[in-house]
Amino acid sequence: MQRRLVLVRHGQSEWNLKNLFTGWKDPGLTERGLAEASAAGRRLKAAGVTFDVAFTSKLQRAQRTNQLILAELGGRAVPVIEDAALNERDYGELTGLNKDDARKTWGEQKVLMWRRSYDVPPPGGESLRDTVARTLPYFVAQILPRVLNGEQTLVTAHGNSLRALIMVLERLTPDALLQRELFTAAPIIYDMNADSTIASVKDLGAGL
Ligand SMILES: O=C(O)[C@@H](CO)OP(=O)(O)O
Repeated sequence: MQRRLVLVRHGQSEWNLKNLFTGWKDPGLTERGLAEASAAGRRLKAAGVTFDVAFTSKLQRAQRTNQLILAELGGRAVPVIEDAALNERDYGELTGLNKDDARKTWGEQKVLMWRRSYDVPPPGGESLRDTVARTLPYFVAQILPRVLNGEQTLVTAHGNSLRALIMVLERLTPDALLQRELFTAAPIIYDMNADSTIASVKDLGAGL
């Protein structure tokens, strides 16, 4: 039985382009982001991937990316399940600030710690640990059982909510996870064993 899980970060958003901390804000995709999402769908199609079910967040950049991927794949309609458990990490008071300006205000090290440490939350926001605590129970209860049951499953979400899942799937230590950057609209295909370990990982890469 094939137990396939595909993770995709949304295409470039308006706020990615402006270099702003985004978190729970809900900007749309740029023209480039739309094109990246369709290109991801075409790469999945070329790789022979099909889906039985798709999960996404409550934020439009992920939802739109998910729609465009499924549209490229064509075929029968795939049920889409949206849940805030897959939303991006909440950036608290940093939300809407320019990332370069934030570095000028607080210094390189502090901003790097807020962005990529495991358990230091940005002021008023979620640490990556908090994000794991939110996304993991949802993944275990709603997504993983379907994958193990043989449903080909797509999850289109966000840089940090997906990093939270990747940490668990790839059994990465928090330190190893910090090195792991996710590119926009780059599908990662996991084929899983029945015991939920990973049989193979294939990164289809980013780009148009
Ligand atoms: O702004 C954000 O919400 C995230 C993802 O784009 O950024 P970062 O890479 O700083 O975690």
